[in-house]
Amino acid sequence: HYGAFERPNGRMDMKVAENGVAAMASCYQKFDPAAYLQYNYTPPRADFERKDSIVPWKLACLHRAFTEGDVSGELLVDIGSGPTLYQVLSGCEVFNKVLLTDFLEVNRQELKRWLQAEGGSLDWTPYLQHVCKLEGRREKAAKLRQVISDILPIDVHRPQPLAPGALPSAGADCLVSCFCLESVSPDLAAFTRALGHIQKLLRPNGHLLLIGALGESYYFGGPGVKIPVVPLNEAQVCASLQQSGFTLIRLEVYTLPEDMRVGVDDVTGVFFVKARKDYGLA
Ligand SMILES: Nc1ncnc2c1ncn2[C@@H]1O[C@@H](CSCCNC[C@@H]2Cc3ccc([N+](=O)[O-])cc3CN2)[C@@H](O)[C@H]1O
Repeated sequence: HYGAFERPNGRMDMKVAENGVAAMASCYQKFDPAAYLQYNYTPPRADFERKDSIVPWKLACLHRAFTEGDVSGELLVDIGSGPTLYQVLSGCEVFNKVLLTDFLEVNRQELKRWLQAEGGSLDWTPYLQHVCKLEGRREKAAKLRQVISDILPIDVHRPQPLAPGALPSAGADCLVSCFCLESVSPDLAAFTRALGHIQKLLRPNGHLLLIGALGESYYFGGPGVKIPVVPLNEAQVCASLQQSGFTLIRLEVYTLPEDMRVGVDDVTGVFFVKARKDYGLA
């Protein structure tokens, strides 16, 4: 009789899972933040003059989610920030403290350079101006630099993705995560496990704002740096959220027009999820 983890296939499953995650980590050693920003955060995907451009759609989803009255608290944590800041442009007006996180030092450095007003690979001004217009504000950079209190290493495949003590014992009041989980998980099971790991970073009844790719099987993280992605559909996203202790509040989907398919990935759509950590469940 084997115990729970002595079964050969049980050990085999865990071994395969670890190998898949390790293989993914080695892909990321070649990630090139500047190239990645060029591929995804410049026109046409980031064209503020176009109603159907992807970035304005994402910013509108985040603006609505942060300002419709149910999201509040002290601490907002961005999971897998990459080299981008757009995820927290609306949230920085709602929370006193924002933590950015990423797996790679090169991305954390890219974010630090912007925070210390040392420039960076991309000019975020059009993004700040766009969100200021949505909010009827005139200024955002100073607020952003004031509330972003740290940029921490993270690994969503660990049961404890952040270093001990990184969060208050009650957890974060809100999590945001954009295009991270599906592009760091070798398969759907790993994606669901990672969702479960970040769910534990959240206080009960806290919110998760999750943006991700639908139907994506790879993307380029730099010239010739092809990174595998677990292709997801809406039903899988909803099932994974439910399995990892979230209650879905809203799901919105954007389908890429032809001219947004620029060869840097095979994304067919983008999902936006607003969810809540299940009421009082363990
Ligand atoms: N184990 C880990 N834990 C946490 N973060 C990790 C881990 N491993 C890597 N990371 C970290 O996660 C990564 C986040 S960037 C992942 C890129 N996601 C796919 C890309 C993005 C994108 C953007 C925009 C649009 N669009 O249509 O507009 C489409 C797409 C689809 N392609 C990267 O920062 C890495 O450093």
